[in-house]
Amino acid sequence: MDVSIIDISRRLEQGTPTWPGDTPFSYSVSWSKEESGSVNVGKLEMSIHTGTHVDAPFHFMNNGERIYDLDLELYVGPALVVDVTNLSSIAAKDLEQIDLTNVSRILFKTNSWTDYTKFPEEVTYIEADVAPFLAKHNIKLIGVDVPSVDPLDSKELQAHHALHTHHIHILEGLDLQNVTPGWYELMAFPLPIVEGDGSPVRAVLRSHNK
Ligand SMILES: N[C@@H](CC(=O)c1ccccc1NC=O)C(=O)O
Ligand SMILES: [Zn+2]
Ligand SMILES: [Zn+2]
Repeated sequence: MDVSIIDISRRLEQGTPTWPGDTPFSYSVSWSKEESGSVNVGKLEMSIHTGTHVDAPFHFMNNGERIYDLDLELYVGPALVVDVTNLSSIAAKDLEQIDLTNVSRILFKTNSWTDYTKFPEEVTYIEADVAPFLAKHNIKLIGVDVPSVDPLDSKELQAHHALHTHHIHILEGLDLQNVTPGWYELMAFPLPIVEGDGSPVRAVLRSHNK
């Protein structure tokens, strides 16, 4: 059996932190084996922006694409995990030293969300100049280990919009705590929620030789 898979997804359970005021995560058995005479049938209620998830452009633009419209190729393939711990924000100048040749997916390990049992107050965010910088290197997907690529109190969502303008897709809420920076194969498929503004994903990494 292949044991090289690293799960980089947050657990979904009662009490999993959500954006303040957002729908709590809930799983329950709506029809038990005793009731049905044959099976337990589960029911799920959650915000799409809880835990590890991808954003669709419709999340921040009324005329944006829905999750079902996005190309699945984005969510599988080589990805570079980059160490950006100890930065309060990530700007293009912080990335200049990194060799981004052949990188189309980049995952930022900020380590700025330390207590996973609570929604964070402040985390490392992405500056608007990162989007054009990454686009120049043909990067198509950015992933972060925090709930948002923007500051948590942002209403303008500058980074979301700048990334979208540069055709870069967004994966949020990763758990990169136990991941050594470097090359991996990423797999993080969204569910086919036809009208979705995003989707929870099961994100994993597999060892990869560039
Ligand atoms: N844009 C955020 C999510 C977000 O902003 C949000 C999610 C759920 C409930 C409220 C939110 N923002 C409120 O201002 C994201 O990064 O996906
Ligand atoms: Zn989101
Ligand atoms: Zn987002």
